[in-house]
Amino acid sequence: MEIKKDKDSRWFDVELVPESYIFSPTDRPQNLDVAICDSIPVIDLAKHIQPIESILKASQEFGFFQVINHGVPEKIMSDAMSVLKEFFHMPSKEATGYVPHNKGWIYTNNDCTKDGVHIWRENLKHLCHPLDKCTKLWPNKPTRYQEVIAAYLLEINKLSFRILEMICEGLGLEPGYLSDTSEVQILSSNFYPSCPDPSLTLGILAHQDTSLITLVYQGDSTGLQFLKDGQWINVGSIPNSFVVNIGNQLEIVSNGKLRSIDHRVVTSKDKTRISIATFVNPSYDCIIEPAKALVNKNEPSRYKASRYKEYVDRNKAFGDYTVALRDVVISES
Ligand SMILES: O=C(O)CCC(=O)C(=O)O
Ligand SMILES: [Fe+2]
Repeated sequence: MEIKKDKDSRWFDVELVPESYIFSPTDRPQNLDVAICDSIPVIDLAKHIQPIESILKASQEFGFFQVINHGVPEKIMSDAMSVLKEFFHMPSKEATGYVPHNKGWIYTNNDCTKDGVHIWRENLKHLCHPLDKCTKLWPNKPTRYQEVIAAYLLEINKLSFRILEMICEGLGLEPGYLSDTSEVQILSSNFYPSCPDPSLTLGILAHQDTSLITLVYQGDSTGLQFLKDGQWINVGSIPNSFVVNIGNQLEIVSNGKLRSIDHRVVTSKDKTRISIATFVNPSYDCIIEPAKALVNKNEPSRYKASRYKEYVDRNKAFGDYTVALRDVVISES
């Protein structure tokens, strides 16, 4: 992996990820009857004898897993959840500091329809890197927002570093190989109101993440589903856990050993959902390609090298993360 960093300008080049997701016939809410079991590997980071093997296996088979006993204090998690709940319940978020051209943060209340399906979600997105420069750009209402979310992100940084190091070791890559490329975090928090007719809506359409990995804290809410063998599988809710999923960039670096999987959010008639997703992304100048150590005569490179910025730009052009991944695929097997 070649890494080109421009220490001074890198952060300011980062733009917010656009709202764009694939929508195919299988995503239609009326196909909800295919979503059946609640099964996702749960990995105990404190007690598990071999967390590295479990993480690798889960990332290969599912592209998704949950971690418990991960070391992030419960209070920091619950404070983050409650400050976001407060944010989403404020009558006018725009009045709290939204400036359209300020790249600090963006709040959207998706009231759009795509292929006849309503998107049923409010979203708050902002940059988190470097943390000390970003914090003051975030919403300042509720007044404790910046302090609480900065504390949360410090913990998420530690946890994502730890998980990436375990993945590195599991893949046989040198320590730090992935953390070198994972310095840019974007926080994307979602509120999905209850919906009078869930058959007409989705919270988020089926998509894959362009990140290396994504860490989601979903409190006690449900609604997140991932695709496995043609079926939508519910991600159950486990108290104080994080849902971790493999993004496109890690699929590429691992030369396809780890999988980036389609996922979506369904809505509920009587339940709301709040989720806090942190995308751990490469910097825009980073060139992402299969790790040399994982490419050989028997296992040739399956993806073309691509600068992360170009990858994201292609995504903008296609309006679709999955197409962007296909664009760099050399071979499917
Ligand atoms: O957990 C959620 O609500 C959806 C998170 C997600 O898939 C995303 O933000 O990309
Ligand atoms: Fe996602």
